[in-house]
Amino acid sequence: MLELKNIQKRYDYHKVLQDINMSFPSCGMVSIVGPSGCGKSTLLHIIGGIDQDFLGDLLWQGKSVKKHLTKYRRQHVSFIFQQFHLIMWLSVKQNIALPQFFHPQEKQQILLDMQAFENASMSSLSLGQRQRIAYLRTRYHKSDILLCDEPTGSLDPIHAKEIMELLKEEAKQRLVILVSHDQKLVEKYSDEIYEMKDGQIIAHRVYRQSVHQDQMKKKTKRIFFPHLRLSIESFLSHKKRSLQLVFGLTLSLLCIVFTLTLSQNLENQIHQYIHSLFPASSISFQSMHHQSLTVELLNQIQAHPDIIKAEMYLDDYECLGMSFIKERYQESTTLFIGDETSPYEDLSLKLGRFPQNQHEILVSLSTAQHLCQNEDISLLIDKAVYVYYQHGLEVKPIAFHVVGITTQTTSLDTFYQQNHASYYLLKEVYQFPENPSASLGIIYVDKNKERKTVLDDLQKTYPTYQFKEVGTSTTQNISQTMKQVRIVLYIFSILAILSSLFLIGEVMFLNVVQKKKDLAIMKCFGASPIDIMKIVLYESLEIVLFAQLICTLLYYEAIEMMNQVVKEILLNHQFVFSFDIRLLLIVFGVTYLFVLISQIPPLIYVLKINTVESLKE
Ligand SMILES: Nc1ncnc2c1ncn2[C@@H]1O[C@H](COP(=O)(O)OP(=O)(O)OP(=O)(O)O)[C@@H](O)[C@H]1O
Repeated sequence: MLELKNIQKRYDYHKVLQDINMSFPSCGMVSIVGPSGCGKSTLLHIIGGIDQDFLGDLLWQGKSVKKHLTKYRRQHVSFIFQQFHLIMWLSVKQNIALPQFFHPQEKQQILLDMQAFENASMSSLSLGQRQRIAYLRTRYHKSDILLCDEPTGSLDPIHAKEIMELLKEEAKQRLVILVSHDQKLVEKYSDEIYEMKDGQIIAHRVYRQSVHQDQMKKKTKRIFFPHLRLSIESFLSHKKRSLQLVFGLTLSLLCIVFTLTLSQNLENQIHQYIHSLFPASSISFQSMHHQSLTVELLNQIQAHPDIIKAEMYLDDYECLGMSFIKERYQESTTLFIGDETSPYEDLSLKLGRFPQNQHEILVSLSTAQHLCQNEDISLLIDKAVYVYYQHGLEVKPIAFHVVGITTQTTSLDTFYQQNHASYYLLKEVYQFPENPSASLGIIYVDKNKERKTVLDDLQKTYPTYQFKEVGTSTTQNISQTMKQVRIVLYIFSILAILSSLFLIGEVMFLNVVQKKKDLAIMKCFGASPIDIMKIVLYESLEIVLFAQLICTLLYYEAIEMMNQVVKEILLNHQFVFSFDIRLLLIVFGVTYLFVLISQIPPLIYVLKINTVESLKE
C-alpha cells in the first residue's frame, strides 16, 4: 500500500504542491484530475520516485522510502507517458523489453498485432503504434504501481478507449494511477478520483473497491550483457560520429606506435652496426710511448689462455678493395672491402672450407652476394681475387683464393684471412726494408670469458701498453642519445594520446548531453545511476577497442610491408622491423587509463541528470 504524507513541493518561491496526503489501495485505478498547471504531473513524478526534491514522506507498505527512492522506483514503479518516451535508437523489441535490461523481468510474448511492425524503425511508427509499444513496455515490468500521465492525450477516441480498457485490466492486479484532463473517460473507468486545484487535493471520491487478483508468477528472464548491448546500440546510433572518433584515435595510436617502433628499431640497428664494427668481445691496445707493435708481441699476447687472436692495424697500408681484375687497380670494378678479420671460431661456413694458407680467404655471405651480384655465389669458390693495398702513392694487388663463404651477413663487406697474413703478405709485396709500423692492435677474447678480467690481466702484464674495451664508449654514447630522443618521443606520444582522448571525452560529454532524455527514460524503467554510467563508459571503451583493433591490424600489415621493401628494394637482410607486441600493450594500457580519466566529466554529468527536467525536453 502506498501513502503520501504532507507532501510539499516548490519551484523557487512558487509553491506547486501543498500538504498533500493520499492513501492508495494495492490495486485498482485511481485518477488524479484538475485544471492545467494545478500540479498533477509534479505529484505523479514524486509518487514515481523520479522527483526526489520535495518535503514530506512517501510510504510503501508502511515504510518510508524517501531515502531509497531509486531502489523503490526500480522495484515497484512503471510509467506510461503522454509523449510515450520511447528511445528512437533502439528497436521496437528493445524498447518493449527495456526494463529487462536492468533487472530480470517476466518473459512476454509480443502481441499478434505488434508483429507487423516489430522490425520497423522507431521513427516510421504511427502514434497509435508508439502508444502500444509504451503500453507493452509497462507489461514487461510487472511493477506494483503503474503511473500514467495523460496516456490517451495523443490518441483518437477509438485508440483512447482501447488503452483505457487495457489499463482497467491491468488495474485488477496492480495499482494504476492515472493523471488526465478527460473527465468523462476518467469517471467511466476509475475506482477512485482525486481532484486537485492550486497544488491541493480538494476532493476525493471512491466509486468502488477493487479486489486484488493475484498474479500468476511467471518465469523471469534476464538479458545477458545488458549494458554492453545498450552501449553498442548507442555506438551504432551515431555511426558517422563514432567512426570519426575511431578514425581519429586509430591515427594517433598508429603515429605513436610507429614513432616508437622506428626509434626502437633504429637504436637496435645502430647497436648491431657497432657490434659488426667492433666485436663485443674485443679489446684494442696501443703503446703508451708510441712504439710500433710487433708480431712477437702479438704472439705473446695470443698465448694467453683466454685470448683467441691478436691482430695489428698496419698504419701506412690502406686496403682499397677487392677486384677480379689482376692487371691494375680500377676503382669502378673494385668492391670496397675491409680486411678486418675475426677469429675463425666465430664463423660458420655456408659453402667451402676454412683457409689453410695465407693466400686463402673466406668471405661473408653478404660480401659474396655483393661480389657475385645476380650470379650464383657458389661460383666464387676457388675463384682468384685481388685485394689492392695503397702505400704512399703506390697501389699493389695481393692475389687470394676464395675457399669458403660464411653464413655472416655483415654491414661492411669483409674478408677473413689467417693470422697476421696481411702483415706477411704486405711485407712480401712491398719488400719492406724494415718492419711496417702498426700503432693499433686488436685482441679477440674468448666469448665465454669475462672481457674485463682479461683486460685487467693484460694491463698488469703489459704496463707500457694501454688496453681498452672496443665499442663500449660509443655504444654508451649512442644509448644515452637515443634515450634522450626516446624521452622526447614519449612526451609527444603522450600529448598525442591526450589530445585525442580529450576529444573523445568532449564528444562523449556532448553525446551524454544529447542522450540525456533517453538516459532519463532508462531510469524510469529500472536503470540505476550505476547502470547508466556503465552504458556511457562502455561506449567510449568500445571506441577505444575498435581503434586499437584497427591499429593492431594496420601496424602488423605495415611492418610486413616495410620488411618486404627493405629486403627487396634496399637489399638489406639485416634490417628487420619487428612487430612489438609489448609496445602495443603498453600504449593500449596507457590509452585505457587516459580514456577512464577523460570519462570523468560525462560520468559526473550522468550522475547529476535531473530525470524530471530531462523528460520534459
Ligand atoms: N521546472 C519547473 N520550474 C518552475 N516551475 C515549474 C517547473 N515544472 C513545473 N512548474 C510549474 O509547476 C506547476 C505545476 O506543473 P505541472 O506540470 O505539475 O501541472 P499539471 O497539472 O500537470 O499541468 P498539465 O495538466 O498542463 O500538464 C505549473 O505552474 C508549472 O508552471
